[in-house]
Amino acid sequence: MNIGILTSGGDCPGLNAVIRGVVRKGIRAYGASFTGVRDGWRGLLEDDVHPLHVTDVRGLSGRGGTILGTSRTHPYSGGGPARMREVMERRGIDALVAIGGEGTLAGAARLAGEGINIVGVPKTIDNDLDGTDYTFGFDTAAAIATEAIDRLRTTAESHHRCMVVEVMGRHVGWIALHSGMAGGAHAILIPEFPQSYEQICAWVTSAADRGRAPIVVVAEGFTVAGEDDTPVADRGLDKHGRARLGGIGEMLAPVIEERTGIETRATTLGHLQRGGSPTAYDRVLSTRLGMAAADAALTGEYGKMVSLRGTRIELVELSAATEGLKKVPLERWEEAQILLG
Ligand SMILES: Nc1ncnc2c1ncn2[C@@H]1O[C@H](COP(=O)(O)OP(=O)(O)OP(=O)(O)O)[C@@H](O)[C@H]1O
Ligand SMILES: O=P(O)(O)OC[C@H]1O[C@](O)(CO)[C@@H](O)[C@@H]1O
Ligand SMILES: [Mg+2]
Repeated sequence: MNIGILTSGGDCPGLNAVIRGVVRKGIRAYGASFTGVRDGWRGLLEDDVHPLHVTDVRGLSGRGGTILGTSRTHPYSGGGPARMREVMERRGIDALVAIGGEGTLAGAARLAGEGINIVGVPKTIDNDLDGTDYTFGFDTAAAIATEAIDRLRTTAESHHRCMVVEVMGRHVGWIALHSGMAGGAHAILIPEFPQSYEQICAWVTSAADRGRAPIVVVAEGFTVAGEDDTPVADRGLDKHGRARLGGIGEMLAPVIEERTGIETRATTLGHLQRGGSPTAYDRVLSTRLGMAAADAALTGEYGKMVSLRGTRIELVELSAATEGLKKVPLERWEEAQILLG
């Protein structure tokens, strides 16, 4: 059997480890062969594919990015499923492993409904996909943000300043919550639970009164309670019309400075959170998901997605990942409250 592999949507640390896991398991356990599809659905629609050998995946578990490239090409553009079927037939591809976020998995679910043999692997640093406990890439992003907080703390302490650190996450606060807890932040601001300027400044002042340099971690999708509830996106739209979130940190810093009298600086971590090598945890999770995807693709479990449940890798319906955003629940937010201020 020949399996096509593609990565689609934004990149994420661990994609290469998934690709390696699929290929290694597929070759060793099933004697399968593989086809690399360039740049997500684009490669399939434009017949931009190539054989993927075991030598191509050597040493990949620790490498960031994706050796296959990625894009946000829509699977129903340029000929859609009919064209994909034609390319798969011509290239002898029997089934696909699609690694991507909610958009890619929604596309994969529709394609599976039309009879294309497809298995999904959930990815995102945002950890906002339902149907899986954690996504690979999230641990790496949270670790990078934590290291940044540690570094910002020493310069903040030297200058008796407040530091605002803006992290990614789109409309959820998982990266902010985890890096904020790990880094000992005095305020953690997440989209799920808007806070007022008064509350934010109270946390900052309380930390400063104890002689600490206040650290505020803010998720890019956070909005201030009582103000405009649309997240700041001062860099406009991307070429697919999606709002490019970001700017809330720069917006908050002068307000905190003015209201508390504490000199305040803002840092936006941006794509640093997505680049480079995955953590050991993400390498293991990615490799396990990749191996399970090989099992699913080679035993005909199409229309399914591999998922982490507790410590086990299980199969769920592809639609499970795309039904809703996995937000930070109230109990996780309440649990963190005692640490703030
Ligand atoms: N319901 C859908 N049906 C088919 N294709 C879709 C659907 N939703 C999104 N897509 C397409 O899937 C591709 C990938 O989606 P998107 O750009 O949102 O990335 P993603 O896989 O969700 O990853 P990210 O976490 O970076 O957003 C895009 O071309 C998008 O147009
Ligand atoms: O790479 P782009 O298109 O700037 O997208 C950035 C977005 O993608 C993510 O990194 C992952 O979904 C978000 O956290 C962020 O809002
Ligand atoms: Mg998406």
